[in-house]
Amino acid sequence: MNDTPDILKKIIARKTEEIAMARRKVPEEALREQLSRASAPRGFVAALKDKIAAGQPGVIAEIKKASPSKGVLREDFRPADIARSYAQHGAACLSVLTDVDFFQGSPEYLKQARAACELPVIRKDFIVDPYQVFEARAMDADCILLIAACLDDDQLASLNQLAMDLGMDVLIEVHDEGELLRALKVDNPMVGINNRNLRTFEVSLQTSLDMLAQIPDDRLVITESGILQPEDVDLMRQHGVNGFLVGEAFMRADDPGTRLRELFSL
Ligand SMILES: O=P(O)(O)OC[C@@H](O)[C@@H](O)c1c[nH]c2ccccc12
Repeated sequence: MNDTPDILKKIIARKTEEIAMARRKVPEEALREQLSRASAPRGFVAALKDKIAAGQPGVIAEIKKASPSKGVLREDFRPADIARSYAQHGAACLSVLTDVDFFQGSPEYLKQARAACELPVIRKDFIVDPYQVFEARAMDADCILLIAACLDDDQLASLNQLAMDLGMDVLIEVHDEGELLRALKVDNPMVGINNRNLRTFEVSLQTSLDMLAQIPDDRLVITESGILQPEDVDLMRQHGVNGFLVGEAFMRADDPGTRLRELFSL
């Protein structure tokens, strides 16, 4: 935590302000009351496992307008259409960026994408506070992302538990060995290895391969970021990695779902 990368520091500082503002508008008690009106969670881990059990890759297809490292990825940005295209072409799950300031995302995009199809959806954001976990469920998210680099052990365990108590799945994201060992202490079936270094934005698929030996067989491994061509998919599958989180390759394509089918040879 002491050497939190700069962009993460900046994003988390902004999150702290956003959460304070949100709390003033909708106190946590009121937010919790909204949860009874949320739609029942769709099984995120279950959807991935079903695909993989059928011999297919489990693809989490991302809906992301822009990123701090690449700028705007897609001008013609219609989340419901993108969601339908992903669902038609074999995605297991969706990932929707809800961060406004750094990724040009929105909670509205998550709701629109989820309402347009039957797939489970992860809220992709920088979660550091229980308030955001309640928010995620209130916007109908089925899963949340927890980034190990943003959280200490106690936060990781308690936010993970809260999400599970609310019926959601959790993707714990790591980028190095220290974070992986911390993630493995948490009672959670899924771990994501981010191939992108959030400090330098450098991407290396070797990051995933290097950590595999230390992950017990009962964890579902998701390789995240920088999967751009069929060779990248083949490399991961040769090493037994069948879970993928892909954004940029799809966002730059005319039809994101068609690109998904091509990339994964479905
Ligand atoms: O667009 P890419 O390189 O396919 O990567 C997708 C996803 O892994 C990336 O968006 C991501 C991984 N972890 C994150 C944490 C926050 C925001 C974004 C991310």
